[in-house]
Amino acid sequence: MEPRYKVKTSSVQATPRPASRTRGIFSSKTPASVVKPHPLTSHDSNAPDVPPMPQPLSPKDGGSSLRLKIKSSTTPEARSRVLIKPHHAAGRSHPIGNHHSSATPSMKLVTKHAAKGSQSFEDEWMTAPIDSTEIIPTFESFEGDLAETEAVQVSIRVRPPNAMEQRMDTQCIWTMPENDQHSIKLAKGTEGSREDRDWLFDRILPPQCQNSRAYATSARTHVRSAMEGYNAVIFAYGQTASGKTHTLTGSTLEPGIIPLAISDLFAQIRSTPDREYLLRASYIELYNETIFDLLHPNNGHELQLSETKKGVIIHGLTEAPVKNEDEVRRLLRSGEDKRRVGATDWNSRSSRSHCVFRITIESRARSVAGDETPRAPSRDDKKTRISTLSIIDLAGSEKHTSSKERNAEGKYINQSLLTLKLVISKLADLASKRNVTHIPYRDSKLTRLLQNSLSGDALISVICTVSPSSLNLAESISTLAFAQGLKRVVLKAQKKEVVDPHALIQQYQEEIADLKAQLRAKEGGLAGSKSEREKNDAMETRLNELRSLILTSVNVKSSDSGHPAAMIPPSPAKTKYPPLDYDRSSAELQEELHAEQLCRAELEDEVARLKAELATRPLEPNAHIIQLQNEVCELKVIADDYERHLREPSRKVREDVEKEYVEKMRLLENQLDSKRIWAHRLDENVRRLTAENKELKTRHDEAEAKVLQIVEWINAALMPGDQLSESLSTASLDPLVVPNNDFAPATSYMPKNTLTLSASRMRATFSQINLANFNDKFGTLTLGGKGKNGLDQDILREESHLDLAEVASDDECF
Ligand SMILES: Nc1ncnc2c1ncn2[C@@H]1O[C@H](COP(=O)(O)OP(=O)(O)OP(=O)(O)O)[C@@H](O)[C@H]1O
Repeated sequence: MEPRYKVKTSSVQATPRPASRTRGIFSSKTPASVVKPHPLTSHDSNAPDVPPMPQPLSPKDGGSSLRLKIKSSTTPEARSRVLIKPHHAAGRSHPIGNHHSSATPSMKLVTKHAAKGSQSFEDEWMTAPIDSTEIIPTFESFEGDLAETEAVQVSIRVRPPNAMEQRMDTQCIWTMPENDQHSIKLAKGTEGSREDRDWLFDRILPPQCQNSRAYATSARTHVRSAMEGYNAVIFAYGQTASGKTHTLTGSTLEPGIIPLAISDLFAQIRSTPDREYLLRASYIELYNETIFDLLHPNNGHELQLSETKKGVIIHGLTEAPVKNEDEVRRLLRSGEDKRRVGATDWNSRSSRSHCVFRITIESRARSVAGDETPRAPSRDDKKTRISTLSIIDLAGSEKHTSSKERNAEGKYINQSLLTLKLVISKLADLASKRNVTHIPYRDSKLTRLLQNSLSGDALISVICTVSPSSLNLAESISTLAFAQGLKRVVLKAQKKEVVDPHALIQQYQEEIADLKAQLRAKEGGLAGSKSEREKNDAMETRLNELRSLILTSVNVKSSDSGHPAAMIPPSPAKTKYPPLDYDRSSAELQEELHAEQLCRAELEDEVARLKAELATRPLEPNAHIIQLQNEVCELKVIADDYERHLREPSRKVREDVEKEYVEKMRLLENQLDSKRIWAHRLDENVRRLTAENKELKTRHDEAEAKVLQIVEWINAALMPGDQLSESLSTASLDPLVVPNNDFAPATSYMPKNTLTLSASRMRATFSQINLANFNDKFGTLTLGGKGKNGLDQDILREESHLDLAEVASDDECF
């Protein structure tokens, strides 16, 4: 969506700049003496320097050197808020490929204001569909994108939650307003940070965004600029497992920026008939501060860096000339296989090294078939554009891992990333005109590799990847801070278009011309000796090989691998310049041209007729549609109203029922509690009464036995005197054992003689009393008496009875 706020297009000025003498680390070095192209050619980057451009390029002389000037008084923060967007001027007449006349970039400065009423993604952040028109990049949309800018283009990509985060059901901590693709903010209430600012970048890529969209928004312009002669660097930065490799390499189903860029490069060649190209690929890995050549036939081939006046260069780097997409992909795959990846605590396939994939692009003007006007080669025809496109997958910063080896690697990774951060911060300070004495490029190989580009030699696009989870909050904020620093770095990239006799494409062309001349000279003569024939064959083979390396719109075929990027529709330029058969005569071509012109005239008539018909069409149907639309709107309002009213009573009933239910529940819970207390007390009483009953029963049995004994004892005592001594001597009266008993004698155990004495006393006593009274007395004794604890049993019973009555009275209130 176009940002609504556009300001001051008038501030865009064309400012010619002098040619830069700085050379990209990988760039513009062509071997001084390359005789044979080999699929894997090793070039020494110490070849002579590219001569400076004779004149500064300006829009006037056809160069695309329009500069976007930001006033020096502008603060770094304000600079970082200035976003640069390609502006597709309507009604452009130049075709793609007509670079000399049309490459002047057309740009608008847009400034970012906080979007009012912006909606946050909230729940839709994982599921919202993306605009399908953005999936496949179209060539129309490339037009006018090329530009030099002074700012690094920075995009933030938030990856979708991974399996672990999904299991933990964590919410995305970032809000990305749907109507503003430039701002990202920490969601309100995120724990662990008080960060409340709107982070502003060139592009925010939300979790549901696909790689094709990431390419279209964050890499395509840079790839195209590389084809136009600018050095371009695209790199991904972010903590481990945040999606850098996914963004750059991708998968078979979702190819990343590297495969999409390769397709785009070749598609661009196919649609540019007026230039010829030579492409070379290289692939290096920086592992534990050692640089390895991933395209070298020997595994683990180390490379050395050296610093010259012209910049940092790599010695002996393998640069493989490539003829088509499939060849580049094969090279990439073989390099990928050698790349060091390992399982860490966070990523099962974590990149353990920084990797740089680079394509060197040389191109020259070429006469288009059909252009029959003979003309002397101009100075422009001899100019070669030399540029590089570097795509860098940085290893991710990481915490301590459980593996010793991973920790050692992690130390190097973190150290190099720290240096990168420091360098960026110094460069940002420099851009803000602060006093910077030293930029620590030399502190790590990574910054040495990037030195030429970071010091302004290249257009840079950085994709910073962040996790959506609060578990990685600190790392994500650190990534955003790094990205903000990047926005303050100022670049000075220049288009490199030079007359360079050492350019490989120039050397190849010269060799082709030489071989052609030699073969033509031999055409008329006899076959000659066998060795001569063999020599001729070798020359022809070499000629064909060289021809196949010089890529043109005619000999570059689209990939047959079925890659999604190969499905990019042919550009209008391609349709305009279909592949030509150079052997056709000019008469034939003129005839065809005439037929085409007739056909075109007919079509133009048809278009004019249809336009006229359209203009005369009555407008009633439109009025009718508008009326129907109004009716639909009214009905919708009525329906909404009905729905609201219908919903209202049911809500009230529900609230009442809920209230009643809650009240009832509370009452029942109270009753249940009281019942529980009652049951508990009842239990206790039952237990106590059971124990008492048991004790009473024992006492009752004992008392009964004693009563029997006493009766026996009394009977014996009441016997006549003559029978008494016999009876007493024979009777086996047990001594009375009545401890603490009412009717017991003074002592518990009475010996027989004591009993005898007592018997005589009893006889005297009982002779005077009424036996019936005695029995009554015994009855009372049996029922009454003191309990074990000195308590009156009847009283006890009464008390128990009271307890129960008390509980029962409690219960009555239920
Ligand atoms: N945008 C995305 N869409 C879908 N899956 C993603 C996305 N980003 C990352 N992933 C998945 O998350 C996992 C980790 O991603 P990736 O390997 O790209 O991380 P990385 O930043 O390169 O990690 P490291 O620095 O450890 O190499 C992979 O399984 C990848 O497929």
